[in-house]
Amino acid sequence: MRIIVTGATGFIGAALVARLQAAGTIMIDGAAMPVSRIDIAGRSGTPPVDITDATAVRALVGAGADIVFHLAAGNTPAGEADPAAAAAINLDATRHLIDAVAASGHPARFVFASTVSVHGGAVARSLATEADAPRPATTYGATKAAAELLVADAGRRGVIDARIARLVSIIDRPAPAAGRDAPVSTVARLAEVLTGPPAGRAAVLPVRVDLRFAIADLASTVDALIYLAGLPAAALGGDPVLALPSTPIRAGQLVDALRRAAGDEAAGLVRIAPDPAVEAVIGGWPAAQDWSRAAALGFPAPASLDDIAARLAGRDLPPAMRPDAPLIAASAEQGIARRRPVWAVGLMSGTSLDGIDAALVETDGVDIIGFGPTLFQPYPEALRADLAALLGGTAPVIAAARAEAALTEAQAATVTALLAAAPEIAPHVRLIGFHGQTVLHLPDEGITVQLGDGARLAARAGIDTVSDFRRGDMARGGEGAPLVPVVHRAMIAWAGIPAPVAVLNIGGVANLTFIGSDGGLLAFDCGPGGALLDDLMRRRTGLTFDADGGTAASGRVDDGVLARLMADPFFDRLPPKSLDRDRFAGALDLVAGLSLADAAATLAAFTAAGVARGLSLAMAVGAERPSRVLLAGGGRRNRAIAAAIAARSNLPVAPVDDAGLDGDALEAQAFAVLAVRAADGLPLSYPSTTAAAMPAPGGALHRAALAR
Ligand SMILES: Nc1ncnc2c1ncn2[C@@H]1O[C@H](COP(=O)(O)OP(=O)(O)OP(=O)(O)O)[C@@H](O)[C@H]1O
Ligand SMILES: CC(=O)N[C@H]1[C@@H]2OC[C@@H](O2)[C@@H](O)[C@@H]1O[C@H](C)C(=O)O
Repeated sequence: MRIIVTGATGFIGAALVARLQAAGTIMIDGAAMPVSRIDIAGRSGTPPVDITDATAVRALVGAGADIVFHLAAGNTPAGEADPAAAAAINLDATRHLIDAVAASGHPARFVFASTVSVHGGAVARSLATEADAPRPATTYGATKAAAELLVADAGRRGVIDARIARLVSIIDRPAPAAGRDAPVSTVARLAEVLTGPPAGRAAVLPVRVDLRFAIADLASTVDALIYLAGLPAAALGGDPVLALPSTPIRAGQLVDALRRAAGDEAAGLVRIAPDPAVEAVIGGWPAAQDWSRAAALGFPAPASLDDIAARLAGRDLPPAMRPDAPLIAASAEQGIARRRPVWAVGLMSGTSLDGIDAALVETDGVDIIGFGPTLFQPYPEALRADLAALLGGTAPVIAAARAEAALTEAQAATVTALLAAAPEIAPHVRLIGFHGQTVLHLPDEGITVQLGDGARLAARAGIDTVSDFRRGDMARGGEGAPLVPVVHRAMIAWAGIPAPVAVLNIGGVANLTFIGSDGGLLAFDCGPGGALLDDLMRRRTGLTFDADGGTAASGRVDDGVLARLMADPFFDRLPPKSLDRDRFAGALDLVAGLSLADAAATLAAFTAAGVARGLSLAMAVGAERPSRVLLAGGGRRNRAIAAAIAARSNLPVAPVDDAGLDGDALEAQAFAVLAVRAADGLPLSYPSTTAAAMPAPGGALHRAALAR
């Protein structure tokens, strides 16, 4: 294999050449091929080759090569200072290379190192996908975007075999050499936070701590470029643009990682002094790049920020001290002092307002020992209507108080009925987990309201009762939801389902839980569940729901309406995040002009599109690709929704019931476990499940009787 590398004396290029030389072979279409010759072009090579000069490039390419890695480029500050020079190196040199390869008559694999900063505009600060139109906010990004078009077009013409890699900020770069002529890159200024202090140098973090951007490490990026060169052309399916694997972080995590890797003293050497110019550049980039396509093609995840920081600090952290990947904390439960398992009742009345699910579970709060009987009791219609009238929060307090009393009495009756049906378990029940009815959920304001009088239920049932589960999390900056994910993990373990796996609950709202192979969790609400469809059916037919999705399955999806619904900024927000039941209530107006069947089909597709988006967001923030998605909640019975999810998600999808769990009672069972956790002071939520600042306790315990 003859390989040409431009930018070979630069930061990435030098590492790439060293890697190719050390390996001596390169995998091409699955076979190891010898690297017989590497020709390099770079500013300081011997001899230096100026690739902005067409003649020099033609001499370099000569009779042709098997692979061209085109890495030479200016950086962002250089582009702002001298746009003409940026165009010469980023654009003209690319054109010369394409022309020279075309002239050689041998369509080399042409790996072009592009950048996430081709994005900007609407996707600045949110998640960018390969499908988003480039809207660069810098000359560097603009010249790279233009070069991408030239490379792709040459690929289309067949004169090169085009492969375009979008790279992010490679954070493990050494400090720039003193006295160098080019402006210091924006990323090098960020990297100094990790490299300076361990060596005793003071460093400045030039941006605010909550600014988000994506990072990767040098080794994984070099490996990714080599892997991309070796993929069969067909693997890219005619679209040469690929977002490389990356990890989205907040700038402050650089300092956190430094502290864990090098200690408080090193972290004390960092001064946070936001520089508007640097903030403007990074703030114009997307906060994250969707690399699910790369993941599906087998590209591995980059090193975690903690591993990078530890390596730069000159030591590797012992496994026990290693916090998990930046966002997805393992939320481990080793070392927890177990209590004796108890039987608990869980009560869930979800956002769909259909009624009360009750379940018996034997658990120590960490593991599930076994499941007992379950029971569903629909709300009486009058109570349902009273609760529905409270949604939105504008009804008088007296109405809320009366509804709360009524729903508590109804749930007490459900407990009585459940225990009557399980006489052998009833005497052993120690606790009730009483979720109550969510009537308002405003995470941005730190407000969530679950109606349910725990004191009254404890007194009625004669069993200690935990209620008010969500405010402990919100008090610690969390979204207040979802809370079930930690129990999803226990259920998966109980059922012997191998991780990585995802659980999708389709209730009134839909929420996703990702359980990694190390037990790490990522969870969030991903969009509407069945509540919109229920509301549509009530409005138009008087029926309470679309049984088995029959109406939705008979209609046609209005793609225009669906696109407008999916344009909601919620779908670009990175997880964790949560939703109010009526967050997308405007959808009912948007489908008002459609026939009942088409409106139902479009709302079912909306639920599925939210799930698909959630799956790609999760991959983008580093969740492992689940081996399958297990469906829970009443909405799994809607076959229009289930089929659309299977069609859009590219993953095997199955009801949790197939894996031995109970998709109807699952949330009620979860609140039995959460009650035991609450009573024992175990966390209900984690930074990676609700964005709480720390693993958070929650729940209020109401005693049934005085302590003896
Ligand atoms: N047979 C069915 N066919 C279609 N949809 C169904 C069926 N049974 C239930 N659903 C839908 O499932 C949803 C309710 O599911 P579930 O009871 O799990 O939600 P919830 O617990 O009330 O809500 P959440 O999980 O958001 O708190 C409703 O939208 C309902 O219409
Ligand atoms: C505020 C609220 O009640 N949220 C519910 C709702 O319904 C589904 C989804 O949105 C989930 O986030 C949550 O419920 C489940 C039980 C949870 O907390 O895990």
